[in-house]
Amino acid sequence: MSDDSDRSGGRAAAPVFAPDPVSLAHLELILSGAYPLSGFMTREEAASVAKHGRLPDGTAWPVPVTLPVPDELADAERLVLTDPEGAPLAELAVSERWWSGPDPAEGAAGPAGHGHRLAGEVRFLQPAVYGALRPLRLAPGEVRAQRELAGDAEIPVLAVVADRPLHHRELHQVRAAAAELAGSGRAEILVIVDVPVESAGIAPVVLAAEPLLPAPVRFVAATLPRGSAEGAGALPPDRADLLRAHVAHAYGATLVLVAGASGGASGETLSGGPVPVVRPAEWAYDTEAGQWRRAEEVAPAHAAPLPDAAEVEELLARGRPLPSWFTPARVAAELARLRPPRTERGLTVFFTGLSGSGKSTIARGVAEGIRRSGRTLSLLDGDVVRRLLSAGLTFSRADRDLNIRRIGYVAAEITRHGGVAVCAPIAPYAATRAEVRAMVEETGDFFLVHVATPLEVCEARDRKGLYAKARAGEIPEFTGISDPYEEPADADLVVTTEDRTVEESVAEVLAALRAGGWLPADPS
Ligand SMILES: Nc1ncnc2c1ncn2[C@@H]1O[C@H](COP(=O)(O)OS(=O)(=O)O)[C@@H](OP(=O)(O)O)[C@H]1O
Ligand SMILES: Nc1ncnc2c1ncn2[C@@H]1O[C@H](COP(=O)(O)OP(=O)(O)O)[C@@H](O)[C@H]1O
Repeated sequence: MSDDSDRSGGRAAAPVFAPDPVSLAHLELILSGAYPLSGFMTREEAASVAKHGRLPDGTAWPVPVTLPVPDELADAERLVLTDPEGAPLAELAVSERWWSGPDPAEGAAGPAGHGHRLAGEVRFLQPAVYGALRPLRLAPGEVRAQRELAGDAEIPVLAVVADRPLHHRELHQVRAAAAELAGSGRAEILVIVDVPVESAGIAPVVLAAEPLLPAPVRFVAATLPRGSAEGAGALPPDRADLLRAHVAHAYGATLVLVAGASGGASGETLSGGPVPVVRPAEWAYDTEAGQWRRAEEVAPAHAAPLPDAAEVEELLARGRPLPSWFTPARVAAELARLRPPRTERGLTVFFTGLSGSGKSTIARGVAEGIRRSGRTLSLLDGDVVRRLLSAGLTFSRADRDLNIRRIGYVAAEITRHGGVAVCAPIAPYAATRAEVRAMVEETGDFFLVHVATPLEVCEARDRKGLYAKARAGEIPEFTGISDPYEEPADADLVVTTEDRTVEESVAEVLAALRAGGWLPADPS
């Protein structure tokens, strides 16, 4: 520690930082006592956990719990950690600053993320109030106290970590596992609803199953981190399950059931955690008997094929009912509320393409067609955006990104309220487009149209004379000439314009929206 930090004393001097969603999820679990950890890990701890699933002292722990920070905070002695809105949650006393990045000595198993990390103990400052489902976000200590009060402290607890709906199949799995655990006595079912911090997500759908489970049953909400800063993408399934076991253990679980688990063999027990994690036995709907049974008791010819998550999503998107043998009515009703049919769902139609490719022209026609179908619509026209929302921004990469993020933010809000946003910026960078897609898809649907007019055609059109100027060097950083355009690999529709009329291009987009279910099949 430097002298500076000793002298700074009060909290006001510590810089303030809002951690990324993964670190924030870790922080909440540390603060609630759901993790047996007191802070963020050092380099040695994170590397040991990543490689061996153990801390250097031998304690089993499945995932690195680290705090990535931006360059400007890399030297901090202390840090006030806040929620995304800036309200302080905890103070970090930094014990080690480290760099996570490729290190040849670590080999492939080494930390995969790049960047600065801060390690150290965290001290609770004030309870979190942001985000959704606060009343359900009980700390393990509170749950244990409730159990004591109800006189249920001694009965075994089957924990179910649910990040997806409990359909009939999962409910049978849970009831069977609870009955087995109870034996001749009683067992509590504790459903840990795993939802993102910001939104209630699937929670109402999971909660709808309450009357279908035998008492005593209890629901709590928690956010289990989806990935790790120290590894690319999602956590490996076993590590994620072990993390669930640790959290469930803190809540008093005797056994953890991963309902509807996709990875691993059914009936298998994962050891190495503080409590066993069981991947439940498979159940099937017997079409001949008209009832659910353990899969091994059902003749394969009579086992109804289960719709997978994508098929369920498509049925909901089309406003069709889920089969009643598959989903209990009350669960289906909540699902339909959460995922209304596409004709009622908010939508962002996002055009991308070179200057002069035809984005504005097609977007105008599409907007008119959507309006005629009766939907509420906002056209975020490129020029208007640049004049108002993004006034003063240049065409540097940073400013283009800011421009696109602003458009994305507004589009996501329109989408959240069930409207349609039609946007038509160049949006040359794939990463920024992906960010916007992710932002919008949290609140509704996103449809990316690549107006793939070749540069030569755009340049020949040169409606505004900009290409000529760009070629003459009078406009720097001009997309396609002196600045990049990254072709989308994730377009939902690619349109060409050099070989068809404006009307045909507009009709093509409207037809795709109709085919996808966003517009009524029969245009009025
Ligand atoms: N350097 C440079 N590069 C590209 N385009 C330029 C540039 N300078 C001005 N213009 C004019 O600005 C319009 C593009 O603005 P966007 O907001 O859509 O661009 S971006 O998405 O932020 O990259 C674009 O309009 P459209 O032709 O409608 O695409 C141009 O007319
Ligand atoms: N099939 C088509 N779709 C869209 N625009 C077309 C088509 N065929 C020719 N054009 C012409 O191309 C130009 C595209 O300009 P604009 O819509 O302003 O492009 P952008 O918004 O991508 O800069 C217009 O003059 C338009 O009339």
